[in-house]
Amino acid sequence: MLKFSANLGFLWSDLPLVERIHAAGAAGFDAVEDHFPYDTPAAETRAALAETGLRMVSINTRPGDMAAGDFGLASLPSRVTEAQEAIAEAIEYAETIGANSVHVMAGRSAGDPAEADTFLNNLAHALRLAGAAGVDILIEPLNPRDAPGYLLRSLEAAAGICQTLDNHPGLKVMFDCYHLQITGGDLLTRYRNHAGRIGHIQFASVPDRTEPGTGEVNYHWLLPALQAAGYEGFFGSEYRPKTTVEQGLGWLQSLRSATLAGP
Ligand SMILES: O=C(O)C(=O)[C@@H](O)CO
Ligand SMILES: [Mg+2]
Repeated sequence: MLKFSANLGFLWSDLPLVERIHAAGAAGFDAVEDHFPYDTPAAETRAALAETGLRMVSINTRPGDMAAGDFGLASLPSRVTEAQEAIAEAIEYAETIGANSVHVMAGRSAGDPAEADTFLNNLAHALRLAGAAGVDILIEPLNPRDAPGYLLRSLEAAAGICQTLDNHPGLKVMFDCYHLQITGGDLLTRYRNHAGRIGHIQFASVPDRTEPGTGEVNYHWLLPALQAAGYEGFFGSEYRPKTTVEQGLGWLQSLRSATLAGP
């Protein structure tokens, strides 16, 4: 059986976080994940998770000022203090709610050659804090159509960062099938090439980023194949519903029991 996490950054995004967690529980999800939970006190999030029995798989560091174009801070040489505050805040929040991991958002490149080292230094700093808190650090390559200018654009670059940081066991890559299909595809083989580094898998239809079941990726085949290749975690449903979440949730039961042998 496949296990699914509801991405509360996109699902029920009109509701407060506590209500989103309860909605995910009522809809039959196995876990949740969120982008930016910080408007909700961690104690309230923890209580909602306990009430529903759901686990929070991951949260992101604050992205900075998105209205001004920020999408993460960790590679920006002029904003190291702000980036490290965001990292400390995310790790403390994750520890309080028992989340598995924190996605440290790299940010958009302005072409400054110091960005790569800034990202590495901030990740090393995050790994020191996260180790003490029992939380993993995730990095996520994003496609340039959705996230123009984002520093981390490829799975292979993310794997290179892991190598540079001595394959630290607390540093993992977010394998978002949506972004990785747009930037090269060949999803199963690329998963296998980097299997030991993958901390979490997300998915959505491509190219629309809506419910699975349409589009160019056959998740009824791919998700069981990823599981057969060794992935044991939750599959994060990070898509924008076509109408309401509930109307589009037919995929949950059918994908949960998908097997490599087909229906
Ligand atoms: O956009 C995505 O994909 C995400 O997973 C967010 O966490 C932003 O990086
Ligand atoms: Mg993603």
